[in-house]
Amino acid sequence: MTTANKETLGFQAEVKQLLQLMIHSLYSNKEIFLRELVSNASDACDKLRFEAMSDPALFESDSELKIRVDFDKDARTVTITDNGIGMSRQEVIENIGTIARSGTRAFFDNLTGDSKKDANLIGQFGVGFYSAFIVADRVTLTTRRAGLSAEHGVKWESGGEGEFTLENVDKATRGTQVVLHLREEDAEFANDWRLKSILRKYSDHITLPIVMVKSPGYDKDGNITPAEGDETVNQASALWTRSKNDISEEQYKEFYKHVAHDYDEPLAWSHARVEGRQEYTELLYIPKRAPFDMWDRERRHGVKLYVRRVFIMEDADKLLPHYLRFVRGVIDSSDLPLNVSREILQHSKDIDGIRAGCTKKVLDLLGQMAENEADKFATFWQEFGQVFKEGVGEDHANKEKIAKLCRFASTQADTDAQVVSLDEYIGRMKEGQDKIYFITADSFAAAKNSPHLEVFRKKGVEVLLLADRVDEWLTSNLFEYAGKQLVSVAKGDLDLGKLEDEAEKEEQKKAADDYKALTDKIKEVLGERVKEVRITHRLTESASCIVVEEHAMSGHLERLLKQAGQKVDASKPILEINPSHMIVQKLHSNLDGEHFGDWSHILLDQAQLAEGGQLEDPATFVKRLNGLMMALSA
Ligand SMILES: Nc1ncnc2c1ncn2[C@@H]1O[C@H](COP(=O)(O)OP(=O)(O)OP(=O)(O)O)[C@@H](O)[C@H]1O
Repeated sequence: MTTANKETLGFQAEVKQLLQLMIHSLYSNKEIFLRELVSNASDACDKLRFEAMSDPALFESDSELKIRVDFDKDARTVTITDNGIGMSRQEVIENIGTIARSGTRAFFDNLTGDSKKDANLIGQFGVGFYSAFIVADRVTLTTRRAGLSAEHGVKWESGGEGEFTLENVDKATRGTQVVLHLREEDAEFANDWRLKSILRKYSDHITLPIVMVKSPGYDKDGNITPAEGDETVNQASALWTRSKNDISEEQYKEFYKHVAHDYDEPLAWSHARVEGRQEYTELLYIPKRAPFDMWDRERRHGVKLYVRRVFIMEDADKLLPHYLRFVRGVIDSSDLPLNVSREILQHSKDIDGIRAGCTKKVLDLLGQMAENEADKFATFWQEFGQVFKEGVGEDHANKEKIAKLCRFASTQADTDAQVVSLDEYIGRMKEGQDKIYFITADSFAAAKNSPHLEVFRKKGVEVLLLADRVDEWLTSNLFEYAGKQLVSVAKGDLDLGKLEDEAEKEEQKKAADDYKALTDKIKEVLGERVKEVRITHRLTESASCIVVEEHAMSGHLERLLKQAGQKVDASKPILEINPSHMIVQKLHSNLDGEHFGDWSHILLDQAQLAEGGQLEDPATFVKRLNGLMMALSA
């Protein structure tokens, strides 16, 4: 064996931290190291099979992909070997020793220092290769990339402390071998029965055979008789191809952990074989928790595509719409060609059909959950509601279905818990109410305390309180639900329809006439700052509020776009003033008062502040306010 190029490299600081955390927080569930390493081996074989489709030479006359697990009680080692894709020296450096994955930052940012909570986080994060160090104080990984010659083998070794060594070695067979030198207290894992039972528990669904030396038997006198040859420990059949009745809950859950790279159990799943124009099997899961990289454009995991049980690719974008990007699982098509590429996927009618079918399955699954398992649905909404809401704008074909599943906060409970469905809202509508009212704002507090709600509160009409960023997108795409119009309480002429009686309408008309001189004068003072000044019927307590025209951009959306650096052609606001408010009455009775101008500006400024906006000229506002206070106290 030639060795050369031996070098010692340091782990990335974050890896060191991760290793420390893992070793100290996962001691109660040490056996998962085997699941993680077998899972990596299986992924490596999948990758090889895929690459070999366009380059069969990669198989090097050994196309029977499998994983081997061996142990040596005396040497206290456990060895996991695969004949998958392997790694080049550069790949070893990139993959093992650094953490390249997105979401890592978020993981470290989320650490609390409380080891219990952090252990939980590690779980969500997925422990991967480094879990080897839970039971081993030294790990030796030898690997060779398929397609490279024997002398391109690489040996990586580390005690998991702070460094690892790398050297070139000869490796006749392609693939990866990981030798775990067990800690003394973890010697129990170098045991036939123990390893097999862990493999059956966690890795039964792995589609490749996991091979171990046959267990010894006993003769009729009870003496141990050594067995010869190997045996396959797992069932090695693609779980999703089995009939539902043959799969236990446990197996479904374990399979989820494998495909989703999650440590937690799934929230729900849908498993079906679809026949008809397209034939495929889907096994799709809703996770319990949002992955760290849900908002990351470069997130790595999604739904896995198989063609007749051969792994093709993991793709987050083509198999399901973007707003369902949290779904994990597999889709196995019977129709697609094996050599399907990303480019083909892009324009494939088959894929379109599969995508539509799977979307429907997921929405049905969520629908059932909403109906029958309220707690689970609440968990789902908490974790994925914001992403899911994108669907209203993204998936027109299913808009109504998606909207039905959406949950919102409302003035009914007046808390920020998003629990009200549109159906529930409609069920509670007041007599004479024919619209669904909502308000969007920058924060829940701004929505809840908005002056625009005053008349609704007075009349006991429920208003949805929308303060997620995505809500503007949602409401600009959902104009109607179940035949009821969705209306912003901060836009247009407020038409309360039958919620107002004739007397009230008369009164408003009269107030508008009575106060015309006042509104005209304020408009004259404010000039270009406003489009119009008028008498309100939204307010009962506040002096003023701002509204925009029916189809104009809301103040909130305008601020969001500005924050995002976009140039916004803002429309001028309409100032509405409340004729029953003292300030307004005072101004009305003294149109030529000395401070009329200041009061007018302040009515506009405070309305802007109340809806969460920022003043263009806050210093002048403060100056005016102080001036008025001085005048009042004089
Ligand atoms: N047996 C193996 N053969 C080839 N490459 C491997 C093997 N084990 C690990 N790797 C490489 O090392 C990378 C890091 O592995 P690790 O288990 O830490 O994370 P992961 O499997 O990518 O993610 P996760 O564990 O969250 O699912 C893998 O993505 C893969 O590229």
